[in-house]
Amino acid sequence: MTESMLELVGVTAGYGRSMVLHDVSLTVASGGGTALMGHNGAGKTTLLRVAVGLLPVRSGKVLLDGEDVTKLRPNARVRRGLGYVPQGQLCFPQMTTLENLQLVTRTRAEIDGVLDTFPALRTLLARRAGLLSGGQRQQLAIARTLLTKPRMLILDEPTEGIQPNVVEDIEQVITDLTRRGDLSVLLVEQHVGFALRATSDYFVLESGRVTASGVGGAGAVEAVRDAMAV
Ligand SMILES: Nc1ncnc2c1ncn2[C@@H]1O[C@H](COP(=O)(O)OP(=O)(O)OP(=O)(O)O)[C@@H](O)[C@H]1O
Repeated sequence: MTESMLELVGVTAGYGRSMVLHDVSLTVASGGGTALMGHNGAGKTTLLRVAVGLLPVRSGKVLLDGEDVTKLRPNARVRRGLGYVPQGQLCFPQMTTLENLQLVTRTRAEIDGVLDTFPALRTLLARRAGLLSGGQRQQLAIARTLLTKPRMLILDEPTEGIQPNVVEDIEQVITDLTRRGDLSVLLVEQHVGFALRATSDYFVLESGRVTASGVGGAGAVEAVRDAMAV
């Protein structure tokens, strides 16, 4: 294991001729949690797509556990331990909760293991995923990705569109994941307070450029808000 689990080095990338990310460098420490914040349209999802391999770089590099994966397709990166939970609580709505999980593994012990992290899903195993609440679907989406046993987990706005009464549950699960130590987490999040509590360091992206970065925690809230106010 290297010191950094995920590293973007001088990445420029975008769609067609319009570049969204400009010379972006970002590091997620091994076993650590890193928050990525910034306004809507700043390029956060674009950065995640580059990290996962869904969008090619125009220039720069992506390293996973020290290995250059810039040219590797998403499935090859997943095999090397990358897990990605995109925005929008994606799951297969016509399938039950259990069937969604069984798409990754049919080993009951593994499913049981992940249900320990998401006890709320235990009572919902027979329910069609399309009938779950947004918060439950988000838990299912994270649980399904965890079943792939990632070493590097990427979460895109996991609390977006979740009812306020379950946001705290999701926040707790994510905070626990970032503290596990055997998992590195990159968290894109609009809620600055939660993002900084759940992680140990942060990056702020504005107009496709890193405008601030540092050690997280409650002390960083002001610095991040200042950086985002510009
Ligand atoms: N598929 C696409 N084709 C062309 N332009 C795109 C595409 N996806 C995103 N963009 C543009 O790239 C820019 C950055 O978008 P991106 O979704 O990465 O931002 P974001 O910081 O994740 O925002 P949000 O918080 O709203 O998800 C925006 O100007 C957006 O319009």
